[in-house]
Amino acid sequence: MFVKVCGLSTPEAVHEAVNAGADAVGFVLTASPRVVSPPQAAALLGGVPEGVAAVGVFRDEPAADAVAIARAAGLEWVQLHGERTAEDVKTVHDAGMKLIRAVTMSAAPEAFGNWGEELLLIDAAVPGSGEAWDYGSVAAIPALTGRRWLLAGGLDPENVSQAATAAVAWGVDVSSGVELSRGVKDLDKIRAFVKAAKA
Ligand SMILES: O=C(O)c1ccccc1NCC(=O)[C@H](O)[C@H](O)COP(=O)(O)O
Repeated sequence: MFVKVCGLSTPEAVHEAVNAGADAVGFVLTASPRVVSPPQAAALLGGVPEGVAAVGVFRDEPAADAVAIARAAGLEWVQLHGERTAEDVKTVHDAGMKLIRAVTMSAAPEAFGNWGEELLLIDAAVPGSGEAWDYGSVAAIPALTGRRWLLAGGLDPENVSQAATAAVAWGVDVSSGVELSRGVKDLDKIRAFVKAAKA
């Protein structure tokens, strides 16, 4: 199971996620209680070994702006929330970067199709809200069969196993469920989440 831990803002949290075995870490570069600046993201990137994807997370910004900001931070991946088009996928790829395209669980059926992104992420209505949803509702979407996609929204160390099974997810993504309070990561929960997901 591919595991991404998102909304990291301290070297300690990055270290914990990487040491626990996370496959990807996310730095929020858009308005959020978890926001980091591009220089902060660049500094945190120093704790991310090769082989672990470091992702810049954006919502609603034009893809070209997201790419420029992520590049300034030294990141190779962007995660784009908000209404997106096939042109956005091209913009990211033309810049030589990789894309996680985020959609909500109630998006139109076309949104679940393969637009050429490296990973699709299916999230709650409000990203980073910690809101759980009916994970099993996406299990039977034909477009997801055989795809690399991440389940997100309201996951935590206790529910991740059941949620991933219900959704038939390829991977999982977490932020709120590994926090002590909004924006403050709990190192024990990060460890427990990755362990539970990988089990
Ligand atoms: O974390 C945020 O505040 C945020 C703001 C704007 C766009 C995306 C954001 N986060 C994305 C994520 O952290 C994850 O992809 C996912 O939404 C995590 O959800 P949750 O575990 O429910 O916090």
